Amino acid sequence: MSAAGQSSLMPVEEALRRLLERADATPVQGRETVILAQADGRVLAQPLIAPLDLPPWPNSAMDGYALCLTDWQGTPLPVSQRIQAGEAPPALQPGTCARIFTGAPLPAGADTVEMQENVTLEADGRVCFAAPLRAGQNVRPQGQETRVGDCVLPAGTRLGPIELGLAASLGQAQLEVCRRVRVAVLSTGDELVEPGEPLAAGQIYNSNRRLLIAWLQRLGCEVVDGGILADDLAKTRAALAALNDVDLILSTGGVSVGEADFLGVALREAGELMLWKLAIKPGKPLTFGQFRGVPVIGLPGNPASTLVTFGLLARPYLLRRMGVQRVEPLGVELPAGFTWSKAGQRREYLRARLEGGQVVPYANQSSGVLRSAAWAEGLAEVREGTTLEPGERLRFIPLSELLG
Ligand SMILES: Nc1nc2c(c(=O)[nH]1)N[C@H]1C(S)=C(S)[C@@H](COP(=O)(O)OP(=O)(O)OC[C@H]3O[C@@H](n4cnc5c(N)ncnc54)[C@H](O)[C@@H]3O)O[C@H]1N2
Ligand code: MOO
Ligand SMILES: [Mg+2]
Repeated sequence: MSAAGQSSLMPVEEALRRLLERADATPVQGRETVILAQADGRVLAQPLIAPLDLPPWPNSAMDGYALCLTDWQGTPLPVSQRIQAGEAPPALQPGTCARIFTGAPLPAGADTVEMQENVTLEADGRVCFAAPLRAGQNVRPQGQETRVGDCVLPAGTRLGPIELGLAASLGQAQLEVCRRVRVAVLSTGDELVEPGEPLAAGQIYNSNRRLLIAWLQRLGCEVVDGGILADDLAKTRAALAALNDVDLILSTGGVSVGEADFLGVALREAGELMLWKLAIKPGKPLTFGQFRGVPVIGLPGNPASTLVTFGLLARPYLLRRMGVQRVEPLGVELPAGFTWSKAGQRREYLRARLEGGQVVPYANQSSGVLRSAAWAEGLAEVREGTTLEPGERLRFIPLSELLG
């Protein structure tokens, strides 16, 4: 595709569509069984099928008295047994009721529970049921949550606290999950030094490496730290060639048109450049291709560009390669608390937060300013070709939706 001119910039949706298409064509192969304690953030490789009914037996939703409403004549009932959670009661004797507590199994023959607050006790201990009773009230029937054989979670579900709790409730000690995606992180730039080192003239600290490694780990990826790569074509080729055992090479920097930008050059030379130059701000020179068969995503080096393009493009791509179907953030429509007077040609993602229910952008939206994102609570999407007045609605994507 032509590199010249803003008019040839690819819309964000189209870029994402192509990335996901490639991800669908190259799912990571392999699965492993992990214990629940290690399954947070992983992706189910096969559906979770309920091996039991939940609850496994009818039980009481309240502390009170269980009776057989069908046979009840309206008279006070003697208490024939007392049932706590964890017990396995005998059948209810006809013409009696059972003292019962929340979570305890209903005895066979009982069909209804009355809360203890609604009954009175006779001097001889018999129970008077005063309020009108409804058959089945306060009973949690067997299988109300799941039935044996139900598909409770489909393959491709990303496991979080809720899914792990659900798997535990079904007695699963371990789950079969998709192998971790192996991602190599490369930071290109002669100017980069690692935190802890002294900073010489012309140098800056490498922030993208730490940001990406921490984020990838949250996504459940296995990270191969490729360190800092010099701005040199031969070294770039060699570094890409050496990383031949990963599922993705994720680099930052070196994708624009400068004379020290070699990542794109190496991919183009290899004849495998698939995406370059998107209608997105920040992040225009986002690059996608492959090098000798290994997929490569080149994120633009400016820290806010790295953040936005990783969150909106690389993250969905990685999740989809793990088999996750819904990979895009939902976002919410909220009123703008600012004026946007110049319709841009690129879709802008402003680092913004909510103030009084309105979206307010950080004052400095330079793509070099990572502090904007630390201040922000989300990305405010200003679509290409649009202007905004305060009160008009725009899409706000909470950072919390992207970071996990
Ligand atoms: N003539 C043009 N120049 C530029 C264009 C353009 O269209 N025409 N696009 C600009 C845009 S937009 C972006 S975004 C940047 C992208 O540049 P690169 O991806 O090639 O990145 P670098 O040039 O290597 O670095 C850009 C910037 O980011 C700093 N950086 C890089 N890596 C890190 C890191 N790991 N940690 C912290 N900071 C990093 C680097 O020092 C530069 O300041 O190109 C524009 N130029
Ligand atoms: O698109 Mo670049 O990321 O504006 O700075
Ligand atoms: Mg550059």
